Amino acid sequence: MNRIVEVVPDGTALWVRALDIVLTQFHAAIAERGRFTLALSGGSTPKALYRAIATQDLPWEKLYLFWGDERYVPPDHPDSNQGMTRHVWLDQIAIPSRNVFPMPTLAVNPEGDASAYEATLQAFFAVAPGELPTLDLVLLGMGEDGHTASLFPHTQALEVRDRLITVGYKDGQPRLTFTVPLINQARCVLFMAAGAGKQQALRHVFAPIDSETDYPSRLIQPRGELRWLLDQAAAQGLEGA
Ligand SMILES: O=C1O[C@H](COP(=O)(O)O)[C@@H](O)[C@H](O)[C@H]1O
Repeated sequence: MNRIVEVVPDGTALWVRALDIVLTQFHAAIAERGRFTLALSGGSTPKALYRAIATQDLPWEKLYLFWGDERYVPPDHPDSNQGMTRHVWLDQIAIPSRNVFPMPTLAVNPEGDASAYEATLQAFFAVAPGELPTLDLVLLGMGEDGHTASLFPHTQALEVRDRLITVGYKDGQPRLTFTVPLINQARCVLFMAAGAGKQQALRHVFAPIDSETDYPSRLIQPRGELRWLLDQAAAQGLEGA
């Protein structure tokens, strides 16, 4: 695994650099494969990046969007990762609706919806059950507890190796999430983390030896490139950062 860590001064520099990385990957993927497959993170950190991508003049029909995790709420709920993305990015651009693959969260059956989204990925990437699709870029964030996507500390979702999508639980509430093997199959994984609140978890995630069940972001070791983009506040006290 090839880990690249970049530390930038602040939140603005974070989205500026992230935009640069995403655009580089976008153009490289289109040049090599004719399309760009991107999995999105939610939460607060990527919002400014999504706003910035929306201002770009890009061949949107070549972009295929997935979500790495989703809260189990309708898209118009304030907690919805899809809703946030549509509001700041997708509603501003002319992307064909067939290119956008939100996680289904309208039924009352998270397990069934996880299977349905897995089938969506298998069909899109034309992979058989048991095979792993390769996304060009998976964007991830990290919570203050070290979780990433909806892979929370000490939950069963961390152990799932035979599925693409599973149900992760936060405080007893279900969410849909990419599994560790699916994330690790990506050509590139980009973590963005900002703010002093992330310092402690980052020290554990970057330590040579530590617990993956305490700090699930440690499980992310893609076969492709692993990038961490941190602001100064998050990186404070990190060995070598
Ligand atoms: O709950 C979530 O949290 C993480 C981190 O979010 P942030 O607000 O600290 O940026 C996020 O990556 C994940 O997609 C989201 O569902």
